[in-house]
Amino acid sequence: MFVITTITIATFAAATYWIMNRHKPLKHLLSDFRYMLDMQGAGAGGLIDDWINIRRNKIELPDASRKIAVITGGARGIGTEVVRGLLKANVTVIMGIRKPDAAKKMMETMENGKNLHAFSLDLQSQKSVKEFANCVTKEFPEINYLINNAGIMYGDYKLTEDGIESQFAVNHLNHFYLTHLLLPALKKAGRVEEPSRVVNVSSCGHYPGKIFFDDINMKEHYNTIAAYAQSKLAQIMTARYLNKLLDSQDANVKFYSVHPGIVDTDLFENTTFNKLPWLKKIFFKTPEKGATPILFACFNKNIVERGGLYISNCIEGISNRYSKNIDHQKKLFDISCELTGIDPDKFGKN
Ligand SMILES: NC(=O)c1ccc[n+]([C@@H]2O[C@H](COP(=O)([O-])OP(=O)(O)OC[C@H]3O[C@@H](n4cnc5c(N)ncnc54)[C@H](O)[C@@H]3O)[C@@H](O)[C@H]2O)c1
Repeated sequence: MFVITTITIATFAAATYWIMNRHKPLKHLLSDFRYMLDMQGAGAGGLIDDWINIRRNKIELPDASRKIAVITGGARGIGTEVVRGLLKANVTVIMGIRKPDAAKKMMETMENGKNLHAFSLDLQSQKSVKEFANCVTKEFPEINYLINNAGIMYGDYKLTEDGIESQFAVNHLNHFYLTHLLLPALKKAGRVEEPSRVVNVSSCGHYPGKIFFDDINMKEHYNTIAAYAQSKLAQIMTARYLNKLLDSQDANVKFYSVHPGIVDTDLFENTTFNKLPWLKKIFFKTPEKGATPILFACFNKNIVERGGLYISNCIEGISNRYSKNIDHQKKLFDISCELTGIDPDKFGKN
């Protein structure tokens, strides 16, 4: 009985899916279906992981006076709670946000809000990234933490003003560019015993991902889930590759990537969860809990020697096999340099 019911439901679901998408060529239809299932699997795995490791997801904030942090995003969602944690730890925080005025209330209401600064940053634009980096380094020539937090998920196909697919540009490429521009300041602040840290806020949603090296903008066939997975995978691969590169240059900068958990934020505005807010309230983490593994990546002393680590719930997370492939990492680094006009031989030496 159970088998018959399952087969009937599966057949019905597959037929409905086919009717809704019958204009697509079969190969695209099948790959879209696979991405949908794989992403649901990754999300369910993430939820289970959050529940299993609920007690591990905690951190004691140190006193980090005189330390400087730069965070992208921060006016809402997980970023706001990371900012709150950093300020509590007496860190001076610089937010890169599209509307700096939005930080005013945070400055007035948060503990140590006087240590919060905000500059304009639009990650859809390389020009804006450059202007932001210039403003920051002019006032703050040394930086201890860079938290590449801002992100977008799903939505229609869109190219940025630089001609890059928007999820790849916002989540990975323009953070890669920002990291390059802030590296001199990060290197200046880093010490052997206390290196500076770059934290890429990635996602368990990287799991079904691969890098479309021959068609990074996915022009041939756009699947928004595959594009999100590609961008989040790229952040993990970049943390691993840059950690090795900067180690080889004896720089005191470490790189980490973090899955914050499945968190109740506006990131889901392009998904069905947006219509089911109560479901998010019941099953998802709070933004405060989502900020915890990011603060862990900034402050935990035991991971100093473990640069390149992928963290989930304040322990080592499981990233997909693709992210560990060194040839793929190098190829992604080269293509990211090319798309941002950086000479790969000079990366980290500025
Ligand atoms: N919420 C989750 O369940 C979840 C799970 C895994 C990973 N993440 C990652 O966590 C990070 C934070 O997401 P969140 O859940 O707080 O979502 P959110 O939508 O609440 O916050 C995203 C932030 O990014 C900023 N942003 C978006 N586009 C930008 C642009 N062009 N320029 C500058 N800033 C821009 C937004 O203004 C906002 O502050 C993202 O990188 C996301 O991929 C979230």
